[in-house]
Amino acid sequence: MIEKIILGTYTRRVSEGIYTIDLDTEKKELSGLTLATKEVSPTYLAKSKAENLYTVTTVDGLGGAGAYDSTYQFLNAVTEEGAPLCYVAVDETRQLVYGANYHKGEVNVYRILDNGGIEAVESLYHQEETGPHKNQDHAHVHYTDLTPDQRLVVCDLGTDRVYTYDVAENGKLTLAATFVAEPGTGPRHLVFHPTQPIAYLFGELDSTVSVLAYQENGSFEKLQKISTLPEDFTGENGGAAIRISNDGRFLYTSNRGHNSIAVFEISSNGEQLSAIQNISTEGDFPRDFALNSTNEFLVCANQNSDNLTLFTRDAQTGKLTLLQKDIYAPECVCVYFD
Ligand SMILES: O=C1O[C@H](COP(=O)(O)O)[C@@H](O)[C@H](O)[C@H]1O
Repeated sequence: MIEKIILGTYTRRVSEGIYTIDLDTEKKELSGLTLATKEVSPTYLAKSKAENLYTVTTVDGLGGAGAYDSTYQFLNAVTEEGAPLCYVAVDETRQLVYGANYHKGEVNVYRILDNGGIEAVESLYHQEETGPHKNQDHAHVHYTDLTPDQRLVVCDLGTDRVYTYDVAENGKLTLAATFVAEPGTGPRHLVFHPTQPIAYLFGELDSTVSVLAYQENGSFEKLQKISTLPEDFTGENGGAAIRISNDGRFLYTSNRGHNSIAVFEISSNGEQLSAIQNISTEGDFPRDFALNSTNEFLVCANQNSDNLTLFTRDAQTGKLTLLQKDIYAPECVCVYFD
């Protein structure tokens, strides 16, 4: 079987836009890198059930979000002065797109139009005090996505907070709860357990995963905090992507600097993580990775060394084994299974 992967990239050096590549699950290999469409630094992307694609974009020097149809025909873009987004997510129920703007520190909400295009409906900025790290000079929104109960959860690396918003049908946001992480955590991305009311928060700045209990009122409570790095590592590192297996038994995180994927076993109630493996990504700066539909394979993108790495995953032990490295993919920062 062939599974198509869409790759988001920076176009600062050699990349030209959005690419696709095929994962052949019988041959256990990646091949066929193809430029799907030219675009300026489409760093993150997500598709709707209607098969439209929403991506980070820059048009004539203005940053924002763009929409494409299933054949990569450009629909429209909503842009304004300043940097573009760094994360996008689709809300099928309300037909909205959520965007995180790291540099401007904004949460953005867009309405999906009948033709698949988008229009802006909401934008907000967090005023809370910021963390102690040099990268926490102001709010830096890094992640905007849905909770299992259809609220919006926002990770703000600058304020060391995770915000939960109730979302009206028209996209307007009302704050429901705020979780304050330890100073210098730098909340980047978060994943929910598939069956338990638990979330796993990846701190970019201190390379940790916080296990959080998710309550009915939208608040989070910390249960555990664990490093994604080996104890003897003393170099620079920035946490990047976090993914969970479909069965909720294993958690995966990427370390930019140590250039590895850390694997954790999750206790049956979801509340405890135990480190079980740390494996090289065979490249520099693993910005993103994703599991395929069956969770048998993991594809990792090394942003600075322009290569993808393919691992096979043992469903019983959760551990990864290298299958392929040095698969060329320019400046890749987003791995999305279509
Ligand atoms: O993880 C990171 O993300 C931020 C935001 O991405 P950007 O594409 O909007 O710049 C990035 O600036 C930072 O270098 C990186 O570590």
